Amino acid sequence: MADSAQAQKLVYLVTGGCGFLGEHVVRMLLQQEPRLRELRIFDLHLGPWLEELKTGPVQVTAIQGDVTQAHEVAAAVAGAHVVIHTAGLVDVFGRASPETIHEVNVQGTQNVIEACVQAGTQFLVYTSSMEVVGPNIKGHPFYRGNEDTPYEAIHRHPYPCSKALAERLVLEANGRKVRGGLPLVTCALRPTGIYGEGHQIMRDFYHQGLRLGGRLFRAVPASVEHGRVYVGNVAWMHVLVARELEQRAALMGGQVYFCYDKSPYKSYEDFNMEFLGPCGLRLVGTRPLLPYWLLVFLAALNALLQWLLRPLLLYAPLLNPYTLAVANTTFTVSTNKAQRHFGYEPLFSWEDSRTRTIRWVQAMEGSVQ
Ligand SMILES: NC(=O)C1=CN([C@@H]2O[C@H](COP(=O)(O)OP(=O)(O)OC[C@H]3O[C@@H](n4cnc5c(N)ncnc54)[C@H](O)[C@@H]3O)[C@@H](O)[C@H]2O)C=CC1
Ligand SMILES: CC(C)CCC[C@@H](C)[C@H]1CC[C@H]2[C@@H]3[C@H](O)CC4=CC(=O)CC[C@]4(C)[C@H]3CC[C@]12C
Repeated sequence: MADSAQAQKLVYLVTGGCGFLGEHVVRMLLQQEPRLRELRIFDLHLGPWLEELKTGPVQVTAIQGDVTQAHEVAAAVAGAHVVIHTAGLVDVFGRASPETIHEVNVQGTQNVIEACVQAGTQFLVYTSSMEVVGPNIKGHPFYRGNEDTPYEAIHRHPYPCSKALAERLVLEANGRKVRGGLPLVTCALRPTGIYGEGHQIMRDFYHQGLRLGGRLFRAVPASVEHGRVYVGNVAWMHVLVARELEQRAALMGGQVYFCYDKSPYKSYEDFNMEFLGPCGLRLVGTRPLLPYWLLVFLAALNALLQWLLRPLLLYAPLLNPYTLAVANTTFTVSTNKAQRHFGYEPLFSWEDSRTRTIRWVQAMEGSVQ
């Protein structure tokens, strides 16, 4: 085996490295990529936890920057061997305007691609989303589908529209000549709903449950399956793809991979109860408490209120027509493409993923434990 000075030669850049997934990717790279010499973390908002990483053997460079600013992206990419582009505006609640979502998710991705081409960076891994496929606006189920399952992917909401456009840009850029003449090798990972330590929506549900006296009320039928994947496994898949892209460029370049693991198929709420249950919350009802038509009405009312109140304040509740449709439509994946193409196996078992997530919820302030 090469000595460590020889082995440590690669420069990685993680955009969005301070987000929920980004932080796990950063920590995973430091643990699992022995060839790393420098790790650049590019984000609009840098986290204080980055400081603790700077004492290790790998040079950790924190870069406060905006992916919509091409010159900032170009400066961060210069000299990097691999870019993992996870930065994105994840907004399905109407907090940001459709223009801003497009600017960050699509133009930001275009800036990353151009920066790779200009800098001669050959490997680009993009965090896409299951939302690029569905659920579609017709509410068609996608049941244990894989990357080749036919599905009518039609979107109206700005978030899935932006992720679909950005993914296409990344895949179409595969094979472009970068500075120096070598081909750009790209691929896109499509996580289903990610959960685990740091998951904001899980935090919101937990606090809502505490406010409601330890109860949550079922809104979605237990029969609707929603795909979920543990954040540690999503991070691991990114690290593995980034590592294998060079050796398997012909096979993996321009490909998409769903991110999957052994998390069970359940409804969104029943799945959350795997963690919130052991933390003292109870899901009330074996069926939704409110009839579906009433939820549709309330979701539409929320959308109207959001629009009416916009000049005065930001009203962005969890329930809106889009989130209701996503939560109410079966969307689960069953595939082994990542295993076949680059030997992916989940690093964390379902039991580990569950235990880690429960410990994180229990450690939250205001816990009932
Ligand atoms: N959370 C989920 O369930 C899923 C997320 N994804 C994708 O994974 C990626 C990461 O998502 P999360 O970690 O959940 O979101 P997050 O919001 O926690 O992380 C996104 C990060 O990007 C940064 N960012 C946003 N705008 C930026 C800009 N203009 N310039 C630089 N940095 C910027 C944010 O500051 C944040 O740190 C996103 O691309 C998202 O579309 C895909 C599937 C599921
Ligand atoms: C009260 C409602 C009936 C239920 C609210 C739950 C919703 C807030 C969430 C149900 C499904 C979630 C989405 C899904 O996991 C897929 C996603 C992929 C992404 O790329 C980003 C996040 C999300 C859109 C996720 C967002 C929250 C839900 C809509």
